Amino acid sequence: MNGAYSADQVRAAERPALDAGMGAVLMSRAAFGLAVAVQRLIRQRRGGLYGARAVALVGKGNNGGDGLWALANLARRGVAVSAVLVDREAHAEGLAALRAAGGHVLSLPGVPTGREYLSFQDPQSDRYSRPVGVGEGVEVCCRADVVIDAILGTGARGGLRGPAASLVGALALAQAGQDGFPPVVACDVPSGVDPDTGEIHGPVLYAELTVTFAAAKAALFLPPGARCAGRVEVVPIGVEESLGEPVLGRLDAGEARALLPRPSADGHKYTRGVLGVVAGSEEYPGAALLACSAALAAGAGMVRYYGPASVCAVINAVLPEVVCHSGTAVPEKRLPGRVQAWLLGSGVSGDEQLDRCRAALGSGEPAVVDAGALDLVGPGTDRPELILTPHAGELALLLSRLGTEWNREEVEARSLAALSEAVESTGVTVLLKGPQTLVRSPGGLGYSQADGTPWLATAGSGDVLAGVLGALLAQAASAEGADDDGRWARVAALAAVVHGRAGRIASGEAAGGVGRPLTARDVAAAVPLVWDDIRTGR
Ligand SMILES: NC(=O)C1=CN([C@@H]2O[C@H](COP(=O)(O)OP(=O)(O)OC[C@H]3O[C@@H](n4cnc5c(N)ncnc54)[C@H](O)[C@@H]3O)[C@@H](O)[C@H]2O)[C@@H](O)CC1
Ligand SMILES: Nc1ncnc2c1ncn2[C@@H]1O[C@H](COP(=O)(O)OP(=O)(O)O)[C@@H](O)[C@H]1O
Ligand SMILES: [K+]
Repeated sequence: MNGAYSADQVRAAERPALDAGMGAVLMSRAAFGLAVAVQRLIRQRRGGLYGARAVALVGKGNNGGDGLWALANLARRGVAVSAVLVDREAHAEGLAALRAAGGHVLSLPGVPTGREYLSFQDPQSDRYSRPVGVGEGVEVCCRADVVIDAILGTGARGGLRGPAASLVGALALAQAGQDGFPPVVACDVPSGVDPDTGEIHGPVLYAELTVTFAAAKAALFLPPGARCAGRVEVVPIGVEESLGEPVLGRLDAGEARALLPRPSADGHKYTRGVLGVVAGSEEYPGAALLACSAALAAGAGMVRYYGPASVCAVINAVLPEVVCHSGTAVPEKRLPGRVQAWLLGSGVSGDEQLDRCRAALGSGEPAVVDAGALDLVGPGTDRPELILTPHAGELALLLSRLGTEWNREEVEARSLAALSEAVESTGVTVLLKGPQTLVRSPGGLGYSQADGTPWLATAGSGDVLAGVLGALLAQAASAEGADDDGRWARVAALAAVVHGRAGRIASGEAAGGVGRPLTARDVAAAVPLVWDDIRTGR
């Protein structure tokens, strides 16, 4: 499992090695991995290491220690290196190693220069260790080929403060405004991001690469922090076996391939899963069409559509495969025809469609609850087989209706907290849409998937996701066995993989392209290709 871990879990895994006096060994492995990744980045940009410049922003703890040792390693390979100390203390052995390798030490105002560690043994310390203002600190970074962010790691509590906040605030402005700002490599996690929640407090630099140790930290899987992390590279340091279960999972290509449903040799349309769809309305017929197309594309054995006669006509003109039912729903009665799962709510409007959604919800089968049907789920519903698919704005409305005021910005800033509150209050599974798709169910593991492309942020894309999830849910519900706590979250995560990969196929990125606009219909059309695309395990 490609998973992410809390700071406490990583600390607990490191504990036996630290108790055995192996702290320096762990740090040397981490720093070596960081230095190798930085060397690779410099080579890609300049061809060689000699004459390149690297700067590390260095905090007082072991994260700063990793940065100092990595600089020492780079200095021995011909890179001109400087550390900018941003706190009252610095990792003494790391600082000594950096100086021994010929590195410069600069300190922000109010921060000791580190000479007290060195002066008695280093006659040239005045030349190599000196104070700098924030302005000069920014200049030094702008002239570098790479900036290593080693201020705070898993020991971080809250946002950057004092001199560190001043420098990173100024650097963040330079990064936002300047094309040639050097790439930033974050050591373990971007400083200023909470390692467990991904929340950002105060200024933060956007990394091109985060080199993280032992395992990904939860923040690297969680918005908004994950957006600051760039590409994530995990460097093993020898404690991985003690990590246990991750707090967040991420289905990789191999796992997704194993989970994608395939028909058995003796299967028929009913064993492959029948999906009932209550979506669209006279006002929004397109949502029904997109949801049904995506459900068929994702392998449902049959799709039954329930809605107004005019929408049935639109659907059958394009999708003759769909079995349409236009009769009105009788309150407290089942809708006609057997289904194994439901997709409810995408583009619904008006009482008739909501009555159909209510009847479907009352039937007890698993259901995707999207858009207009989200209002039908209340506190204490206690049905993990219902999968809600809100985006941040819809989740804010849902939480406010459940009793705590949230707005869209707050959900985006504290997505894990918002998701957890919704799951705990309702007792159902929730899939939160966005650049990262987060999933949690009342029991079992949560997931964070990042398989898509920003081109997916287009009208109707959510209807396609709902259709894919509905089809996978119907197929999972009709499959035998697999009756464990984690199945609903897993099927939701799988839908995010299929939707994301279909987006990358439709945008041309899966074939190595730089990306191009797509429509929701393109995404639905690409869904079957995911079964081929994923077979290579990329
Ligand atoms: N413990 C180990 O064995 C290893 C630790 N490693 C590195 O060590 C890091 C963790 O080191 P530490 O536990 O020393 O913690 P950090 O280096 O993340 O933070 C150092 C200290 O800064 C202070 N601090 C916290 N939040 C602050 C804030 N907002 N503003 C200012 N100061 C703040 C705290 O006192 C904290 O202990 C990891 O992220 C990783 O980079 C690696 O070297 C691998 C081995
Ligand atoms: N920046 C992004 N990167 C990757 N995927 C995204 C991004 N923005 C949105 N998405 C995905 O696109 C879909 C948009 O769904 P939604 O907001 O419901 O749109 P609509 O209501 O128009 O159908 C979701 O699956 C979401 O995860
Ligand atoms: K860091």
